[in-house]
Amino acid sequence: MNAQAVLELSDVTITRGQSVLLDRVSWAVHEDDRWVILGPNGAGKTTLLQVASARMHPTSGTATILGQTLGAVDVFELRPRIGLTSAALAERIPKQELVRDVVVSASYAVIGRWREEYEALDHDRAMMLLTWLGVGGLVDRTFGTLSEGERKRVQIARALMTDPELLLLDEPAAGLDLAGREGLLRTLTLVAADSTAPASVLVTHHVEEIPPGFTHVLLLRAGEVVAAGPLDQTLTDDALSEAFGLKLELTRSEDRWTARAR
Ligand SMILES: Nc1ncnc2c1ncn2[C@@H]1O[C@H](COP(=O)(O)OP(=O)(O)OP(=O)(O)O)[C@@H](O)[C@H]1O
Repeated sequence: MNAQAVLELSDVTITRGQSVLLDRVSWAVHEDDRWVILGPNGAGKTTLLQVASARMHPTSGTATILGQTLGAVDVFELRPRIGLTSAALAERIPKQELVRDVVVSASYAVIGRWREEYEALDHDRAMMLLTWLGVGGLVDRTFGTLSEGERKRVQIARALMTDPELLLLDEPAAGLDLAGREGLLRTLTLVAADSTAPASVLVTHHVEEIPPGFTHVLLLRAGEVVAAGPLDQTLTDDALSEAFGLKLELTRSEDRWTARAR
C-alpha cells in the first residue's frame, strides 16, 4: 500500500548570500506519484528540481533521493537514475545533432563502455521512445530544425532513455503555442497513465498545463511550501491565491484546470 519514497526532503533550506531560495521544505514523492509544482516566478521551483536531481545540496536539512542521502553519496552514480528536462539542458544540445543521437547519447553518458555491443539495442529503445512520444518520424532530422514542441518531446525521450526511476520536467510547456501545448499535454497524459513510467515531477506556472492523470500538487511561494498533497484536495482557490499573491478563482472541467483573477 505504502509505495516507497523515491524522493524525500526534510527541512531543506538553500541559502545564497543573504537570499533564502528554499525555506525548510519537507516533501516526499512516492513511486507511483505524478506531482505538479506550481508557483510564481522566483518561488524556488527550479531550485527545488536542482535538489531533486542531485545537482544542488541543501544548505541545511536532508535530501534523500532513491534511497541515497545527498552529501553521503556519489552524485555521479545517482544522476543517471534521474531523468531531467530543462531549458538550460536543452540549450546545451548542439543544433546540428541528429535527433536519434540526442536521445541515444543519454545512455552513452551512463554506459559508455557498453557502446559497441549495445548500440543496436540503444537505437531500438530511442526509436521506441520517440515513436511513443509522437516524434518517431523525426529521428533523422537535426535538433535545430525541430519546432519547439517537437524539441520538448525529444528531450523527454532523452530523459527517459536511461529508464530513470524519477522523471523531472522543468516547465516543459514553456514557449509552446496552443497546439504545441495541447499536444504535449496529451503526451504527458500518456506518461502519467503508464504504470511502468517513473515517478514524475512537472514544474509550471500555469494550472492550464497540469496534465490529466497527475496526482499531486506542491504550491510554492518565496521558497516556502504553501500546500502540498493530492491534487483534488490541495489545489483550491485559497491555496492558489496564496501562492501567487493574488485572489484567484479556479475552474475545473473534467481533468483540466483554468484560473483567473477574482
Ligand atoms: N545563486 C543565487 N544567488 C542568489 N539568488 C539566487 C541564486 N539562484 C537563484 N536565486 C534566486 O532564488 C529565487 C528562486 O529561483 P528559482 O529559479 O528557483 O525560481 P523559479 O520558481 O524556478 O522561478 P521561475 O518561475 O521564474 O523560473 C529567485 O529569486 C532567484 O533570483
